[in-house]
Amino acid sequence: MSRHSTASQATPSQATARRAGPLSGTARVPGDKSISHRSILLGGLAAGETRVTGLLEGEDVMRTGDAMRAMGARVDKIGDEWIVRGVGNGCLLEAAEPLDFGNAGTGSRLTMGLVGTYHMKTTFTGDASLSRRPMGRVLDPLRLMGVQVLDAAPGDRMPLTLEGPRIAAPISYRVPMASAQVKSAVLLAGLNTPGVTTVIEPVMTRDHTELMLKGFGAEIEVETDAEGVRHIRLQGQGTLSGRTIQVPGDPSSAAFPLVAALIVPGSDVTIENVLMNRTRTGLIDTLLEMGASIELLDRRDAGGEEVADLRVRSSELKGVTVPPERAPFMIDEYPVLAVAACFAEGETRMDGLEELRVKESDRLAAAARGLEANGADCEEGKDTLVVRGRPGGKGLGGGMVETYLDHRIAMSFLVMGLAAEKPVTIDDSAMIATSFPEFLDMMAGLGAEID
Ligand SMILES: O=C(O)C1=C[C@@H](OP(=O)(O)O)[C@@H](O)[C@H](O)C1
Ligand SMILES: C=C(OP(=O)(O)O)C(=O)O
Repeated sequence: MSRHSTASQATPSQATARRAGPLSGTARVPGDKSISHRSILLGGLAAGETRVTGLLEGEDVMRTGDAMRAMGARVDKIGDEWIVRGVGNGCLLEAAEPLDFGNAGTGSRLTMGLVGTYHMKTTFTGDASLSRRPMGRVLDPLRLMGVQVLDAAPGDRMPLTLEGPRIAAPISYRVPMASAQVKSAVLLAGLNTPGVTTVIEPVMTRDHTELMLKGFGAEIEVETDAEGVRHIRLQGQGTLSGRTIQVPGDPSSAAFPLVAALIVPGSDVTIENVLMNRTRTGLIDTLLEMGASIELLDRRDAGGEEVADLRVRSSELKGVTVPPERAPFMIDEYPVLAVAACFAEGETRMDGLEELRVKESDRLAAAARGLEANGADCEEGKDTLVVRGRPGGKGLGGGMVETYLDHRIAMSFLVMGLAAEKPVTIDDSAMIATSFPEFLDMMAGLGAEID
């Protein structure tokens, strides 16, 4: 793992997707991004060796590896395995240089939690997209634990420096927005804090941090009360021990070949080994409601998480209303769902999308602009998106999409171009490497025409 330049600093490379024949074949998507970041972070902290197979080798995760190495962990690829030799809980070293997280919200926010309660200074930087994203959501609970924030850009943005207290104070923190990153940052901060750190989560979000902390031997318990609110309690300063991790395929990456197979007529594609954790399957649930042909084959356990192979055949989709409470279970999949909705009969309404505005781009605006540029009928509200579809893709395409340094906007609109009447061009495909470096090759292997 070596230091590298950010995809956002590379020369923008346009890409165009166009209609060709049906998509067919079997594919594997890279490892889950959320689990990959956490494998490196917890493996780098735990005592002993963590062996990881299936790690996502996207830029975001490589940045997390660089950060953990800068704080004393060893992170090496040997054959197909990543070997992480951790420092032991409580023993991270002060990084000599700023930690550059590139485009990665998850890597930077979780690392702020992990190091915030250490009595040392750590500086966080990122690319233009990451430097626009709000960090106050993580800094606020860290301040309550005694962490000082030095030199933050206006609005609690990066670049910023954290200085931890001599001894951090445990807190009980109710997460004010549905965010697994905020929940995780507080829990990771609790690892180097005496006593019990509690996170109260009114709306459940992806639970990989809780599951993995348990797997590494942390004392953590989760209780769901009568109102459905989750109370997560972590005993600080315990021992974490290295373990073996198999990272399942990322459902947020599988979303792209999946939607492509649904909207390109005659397609029949199988995507193997996709994570089926119920906090991640909102897109599949929604597409099934729209009439999609998706078979979940060979559901099985893979190292503590359920996986399945998805057989997807092109389908006549119908518009649906996606309820706001589903948003945390498919938060990164709305742009590609909006593309699927363009090919469905009738109207698709998506509610509760406020969090889309603070991703790598304002995804609600970016998706709406891209759809409009390609002849789709859509309406953007404060936290809603309505799309009226055109079965068969008639009149769709022909536009240039601005991607705003956002990998998911880039991949979503390339998928649109595979089924639209006219080709779709994106202004920059470089950011795809942050989460799915194999995307263009994998889609070509299924028969897609993207150049
Ligand atoms: O915890 C995680 O691994 C993630 C949480 C989500 O972000 P938020 O916590 O901001 O919703 C998601 O969008 C991101 O891609 C990964
Ligand atoms: C929101 C995303 O990532 P992050 O917050 O880690 O940048 C994403 O991958 O869609």
